Amino acid sequence: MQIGLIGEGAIGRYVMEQLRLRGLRPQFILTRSDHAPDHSGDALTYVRSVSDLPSELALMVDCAGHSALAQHGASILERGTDLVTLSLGALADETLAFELARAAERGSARLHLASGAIGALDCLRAAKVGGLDNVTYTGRKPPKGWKGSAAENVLDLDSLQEAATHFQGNARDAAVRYPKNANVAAAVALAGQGFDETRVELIADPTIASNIHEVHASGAFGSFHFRIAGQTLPDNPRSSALAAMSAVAAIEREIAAITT
Ligand SMILES: NC(=O)C1=CN([C@@H]2O[C@H](COP(=O)(O)OP(=O)(O)OC[C@H]3O[C@@H](n4cnc5c(N)ncnc54)[C@H](O)[C@@H]3O)[C@@H](O)[C@H]2O)C=CC1
Ligand SMILES: O=C([O-])CC(=O)C(=O)O
Repeated sequence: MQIGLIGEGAIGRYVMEQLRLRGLRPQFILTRSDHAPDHSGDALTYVRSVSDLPSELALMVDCAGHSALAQHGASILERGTDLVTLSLGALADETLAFELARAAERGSARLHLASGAIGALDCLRAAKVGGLDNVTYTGRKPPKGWKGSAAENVLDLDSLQEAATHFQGNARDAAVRYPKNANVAAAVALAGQGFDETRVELIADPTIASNIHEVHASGAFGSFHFRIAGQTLPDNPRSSALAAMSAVAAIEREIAAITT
């Protein structure tokens, strides 16, 4: 299968390596126009616009963030190429979500939302059928995991001695204000009660060493609590390794004859 990636940051590099180990090396990387490839001698082709992608490309994988999905998503789908994305928070923008859905319809392609750094989304999706009463998501990261985010407007991350909440609100506001940190909030919202009903709390905690994500949900099905303590990627303390793993799992799912 012809696979292309968008972005070669911490997640993109992890995905590339895992695909190489599986004999599924991506053939193309869509980079920012100001970005010089740093794999000199590498056989990959670097392309700078969707129109440069070969027509036989079957799957693109967005590992680059909200702006990349907004910039390239609709044209990829409209040309008939399926797209896996980790930039779920971008869908909090209703206009973008509508444009992506319309492009997918026009191109007979699909936008697949990778599960990212969280689990239990299957449970939420099923529970939604019977009706959900309450869904809350709490995201807790060490202070360095919030560097470069809106948390810095509220907290002095370098001198934090105890856990401190820097956001409380709904998943839509969280996703818009924290594009690199609240894609999990968006994943929970999209699987369950939606962006406006899902309650979110984001916490910087100097006493932890992993990214801890928790979901509490209740409804006609009963109730559940899910908690994960995710290791971060070595070259980005914001991003959980599981998020990168979930992109590879989504690609494997695209290829498999039988999917779980
Ligand atoms: N769904 C989830 O659970 C998670 C989602 N993410 C999302 O994944 C994104 C990437 O994460 P990392 O790899 O850790 O970040 P990173 O900062 O290490 O890498 C991002 C890469 O994307 C490139 N890029 C940015 N905009 C681009 C564009 N328009 N076109 C092409 N390339 C572009 C950058 O140059 C950089 O190389 C995050 O910004 C976040 O939105 C991250 C963690 C979890
Ligand atoms: O990787 C994580 O732990 C979560 C994250 O950054 C996001 O939700 O965008």
